[in-house]
Amino acid sequence: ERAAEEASGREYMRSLDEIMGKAKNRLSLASWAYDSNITQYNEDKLLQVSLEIAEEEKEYWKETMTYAWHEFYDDDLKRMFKKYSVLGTSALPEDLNQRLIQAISNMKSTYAKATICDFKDQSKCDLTIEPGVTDVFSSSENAEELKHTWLEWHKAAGATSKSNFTEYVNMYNEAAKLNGFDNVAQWWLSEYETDDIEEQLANLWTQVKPLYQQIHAYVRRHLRLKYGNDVVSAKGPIPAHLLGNIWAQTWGGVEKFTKPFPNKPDVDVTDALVKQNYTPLKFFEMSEDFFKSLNLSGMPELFWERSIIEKPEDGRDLVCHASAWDFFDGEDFRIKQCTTITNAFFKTTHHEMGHIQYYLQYKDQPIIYRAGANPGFHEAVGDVISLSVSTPKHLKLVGLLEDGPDDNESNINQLYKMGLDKIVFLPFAYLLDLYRYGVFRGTTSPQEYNCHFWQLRESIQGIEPPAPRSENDFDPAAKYHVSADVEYMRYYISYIIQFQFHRSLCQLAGQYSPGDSSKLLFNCDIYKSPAAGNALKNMLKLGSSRPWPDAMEALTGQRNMDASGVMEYFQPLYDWLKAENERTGEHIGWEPSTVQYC
Ligand SMILES: C=C(C[SeH])C(=O)N1CCC[C@H]1C(=O)O
Ligand SMILES: [Zn+2]
Repeated sequence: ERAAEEASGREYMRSLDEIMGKAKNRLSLASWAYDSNITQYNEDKLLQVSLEIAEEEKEYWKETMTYAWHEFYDDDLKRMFKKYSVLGTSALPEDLNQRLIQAISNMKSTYAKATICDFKDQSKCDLTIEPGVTDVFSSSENAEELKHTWLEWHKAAGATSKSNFTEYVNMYNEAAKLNGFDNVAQWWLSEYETDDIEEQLANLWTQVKPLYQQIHAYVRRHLRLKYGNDVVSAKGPIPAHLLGNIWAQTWGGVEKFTKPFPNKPDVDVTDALVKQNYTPLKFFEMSEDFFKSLNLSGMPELFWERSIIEKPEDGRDLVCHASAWDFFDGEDFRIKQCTTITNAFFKTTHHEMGHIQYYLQYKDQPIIYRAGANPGFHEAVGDVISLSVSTPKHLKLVGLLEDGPDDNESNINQLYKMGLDKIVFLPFAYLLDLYRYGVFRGTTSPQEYNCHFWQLRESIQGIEPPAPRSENDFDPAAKYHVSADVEYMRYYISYIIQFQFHRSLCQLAGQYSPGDSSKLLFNCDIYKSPAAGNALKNMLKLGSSRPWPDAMEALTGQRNMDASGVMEYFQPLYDWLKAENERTGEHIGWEPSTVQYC
């Protein structure tokens, strides 16, 4: 009896997976049409397709639930049924699902269309987030210009979306309950299939926080020296607008005037990229070359035909935020990004190409398994490649860096630049979803949305707003992922596990061995190593067919996430920062902010 039930369940799964593949292809195409050209027609079309597919999924879900899949012997078949048993937002009655979809597309379009006026030319009011606002934060050293731009962007893209966000929270929580979760926070966390995930995330932060406090103290000192004591205090949080990024999520924008050894050659290759006439296409071809050097896949023809790699100049509104797309037909994979020729975008290209490589490697899995082992894995693949690409050794190899000294001071400069990206990002990523967990759980009410956000920004990240804030503001929505309903703990996890992956791949490539000072982790480049590539491929091919510890073990031999990779990578910088902050008597950590934001 049970064997017969399992046999019919297996047959049902095969046919359901084929049907779901077609549905997801249709939904991806409608989403792509909207994100790449925000018009009323494309918005209406996306809503119509979404609601049609929701009804179709609801019907199939009822049939799925008629199977006694909990008793199945075949673990793989059980895993597929379990994943299909989570219907998602399609569980909502059609009118509530429509309100949820509308709230999200309203926030996305507000974010994409938001424009502010140029500080230097108040008649020029067409600055969007990319490239206008982003360029100001990566180049300006004028505190007033940075403050103006910060305040204008947070008004245009943040405050405007507060009511839509409240509607989104209410509808989304309704969907969570219909899927058997208490709230969306439990739903998002369930994606990690780890019952003590929140504790693990907190432990990771405990491990890396001392390292963050050291780089925070060092940067605060140099910003104080540059902007003065009345703008940057000696012991308080750092004002968010001075950190070289509109969200203060990475601080590479201040590297050029805060680096430890200013007289050493620059490790930022933006100038070289421009001087050597690099184009967006060249970025993608170089990234593809790196993946092929690892015996991984090149890009299919459709990728080059259908991707959007530069901001269209036909005046259309579009979502510029970089993204990689799987159209679930095994052939159509695309990237959409508004590339500019900068070091940052050189890395973003590898990040997005990492997503495409994952799609390519698991494209023969059942539809239900075409996802990362957990969402953090998907964000880590491209970054692992970037860790090799951004070594001076690799940059010299490809002619982007002159042959300069390979001494300790240059190494500290290089590690500092990486730290402004990788160490600094951890508290930001951690707090963004700590915040949203509180919102979904109701411990943060709409009346405290902004106040609780800044309490976390101060307590975890040690930064403060450039001016007083109130509940008329809604600063979280000024960040793309909050306006676009993209979960963010995936990036926090990625920035931890990518160093575990890097360490294992470097060992396989013969580029690193523990304790061997001639093969240090931060100088490892796995380029042209099929041994490393094959190990990475074996993990990527799994998709989400196995619980993520199995995938982690396949590549690293470990079954757990831990911060030992990131701590080992940055150890020389950590030692240097502690000595330097000791030498200058810099206060470590931060006292409460004096800025009014609650
Ligand atoms: C590049 C992407 C697309 Se998945 C991105 O959103 N990232 C990559 C780094 C962190 C996060 C961000 O920009 O906030
Ligand atoms: Zn990504």
